[in-house]
Amino acid sequence: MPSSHVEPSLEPDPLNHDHLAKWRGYYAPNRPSHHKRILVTGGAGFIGSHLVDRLMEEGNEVIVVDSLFTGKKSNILRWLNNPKFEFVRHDVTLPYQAEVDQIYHLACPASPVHYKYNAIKTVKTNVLGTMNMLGLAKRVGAHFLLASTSEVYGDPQVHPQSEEYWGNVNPCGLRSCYDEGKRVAETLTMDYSRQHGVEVRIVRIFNTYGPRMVENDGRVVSNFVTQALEGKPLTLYGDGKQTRSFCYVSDLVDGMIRMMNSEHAGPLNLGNPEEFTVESLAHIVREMVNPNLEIVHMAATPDDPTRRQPDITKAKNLLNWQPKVRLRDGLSLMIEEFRERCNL
Ligand SMILES: O=c1ccn([C@@H]2O[C@H](COP(=O)(O)OP(=O)(O)O[C@H]3OC[C@@H](O)[C@H](O)[C@H]3O)[C@@H](O)[C@H]2O)c(=O)[nH]1
Repeated sequence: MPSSHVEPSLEPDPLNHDHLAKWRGYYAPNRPSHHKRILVTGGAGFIGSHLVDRLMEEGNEVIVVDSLFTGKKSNILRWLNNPKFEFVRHDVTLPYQAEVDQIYHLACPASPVHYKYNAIKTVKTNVLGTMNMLGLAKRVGAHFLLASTSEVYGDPQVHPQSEEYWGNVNPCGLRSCYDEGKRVAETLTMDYSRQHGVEVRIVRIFNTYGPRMVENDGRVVSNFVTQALEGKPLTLYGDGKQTRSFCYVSDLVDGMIRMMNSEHAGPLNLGNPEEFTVESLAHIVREMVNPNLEIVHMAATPDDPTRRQPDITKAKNLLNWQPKVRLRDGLSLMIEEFRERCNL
C-alpha cells in the first residue's frame, strides 16, 4: 500500500469524487504496492513505444492497446515476453476494459498523410476512442493523460503559442479531422474532469522526431532523413519558409511522465522552443548526410500552418521540464537508427 494513502472508511461515498477515488485506490484487488498498472493506447507507435520503454524500465506493469494501423509490433518486441507486459491488438473506437492506475491515451494516426487517409476514422478515433478511455478512467479511478497536439492552434495568429491561445482552426478543411478531433478530445477530457471528477492531464505535443519514426510516414523529418540516406532529392513543400520546432522523443516522453505524475490538469505545451524554417531543416539534414543532395520544391499542402513554436513557460514552471537534446544531436541518433533499421 503506498504510504501516502490515508485509509478511507469501508463504504465508498458515491457523491464524493475524491473519497470515491481514494476508496477505489485503497481497496482495488491485485493492486501492486511498488509500481503502477499502466495502459498506453497507441503504445506500439513511435512516441508510444518510447514511453512504454521508460515505464517498463521503471518497473511498472504496462498494457499496450494498439490497432497497429500505424503502430508496429517490432517497436515493442523487446517487451513481448516480459510478464509485466501485455499487448492487445484493439481499436479504441470500441470499448476496452482493464483494471489500471494510469491511462496514457495516444492512439491516433499522427502524420498528416496517415490521419487524412481515412478522415472519418480519425474523427472517430479522437471522439469515440477518447470517450471510451475516459469512461474506463472513470470506472476504475485511473489518472488519464490525453496526448493532444500543437495542431489545436491551427495556423496560429499568435506567436509563439501559449496555452492561453485558443487557436485558428479551419473546421471544414482537410486537416480538420485531426485538429478538430483533438480539440473535441480536449473538451471531453475537461468535461469528464468537471462532471465526473476524473483526474485528467492534457499535453499538447509539438513536432517530435527520433528513432522508430516510420521511414515513409510522410512527415518532414522522417522524409528528409530517408531521402538523404537514399541519395534522393529532399522534397520541400511550398516555399520552405514555414517554421516548426522539433523536439527529440526522449525529451518529450520525460515531459509526459512528469505531467502524468503532477497535480496539474493542463493543457500544457510540450515541445522544443528552438524554431527552424523547413528549408533550414533540409540544409541541416543535407549537410549531415550528403552535401551534394538536391532540394526540390513541391506544392504546399492545404491549410499548412505557417509558423509554429511552443511557449513552454508553463512546463518549465510547473514541471521543471525543458528539452535537453539539440536538433543536430537528435538527428544524428535518428540517422544512425534509420541506417540500421531500414538498411539505408
Ligand atoms: O517531405 C516533406 C514533408 C513535409 N514538409 C513540410 O514540413 C512541415 C512539417 O510537416 P509534418 O508533416 O512533419 O508535420 P506537421 O507540422 O504538418 O504536423 C505535425 O504537427 C504536430 C503533430 O501533432 C502532428 O502529429 C504532426 O503531423 C510542413 O510545413 C510540411 O508541408 C515538407 O516540406 N516536405
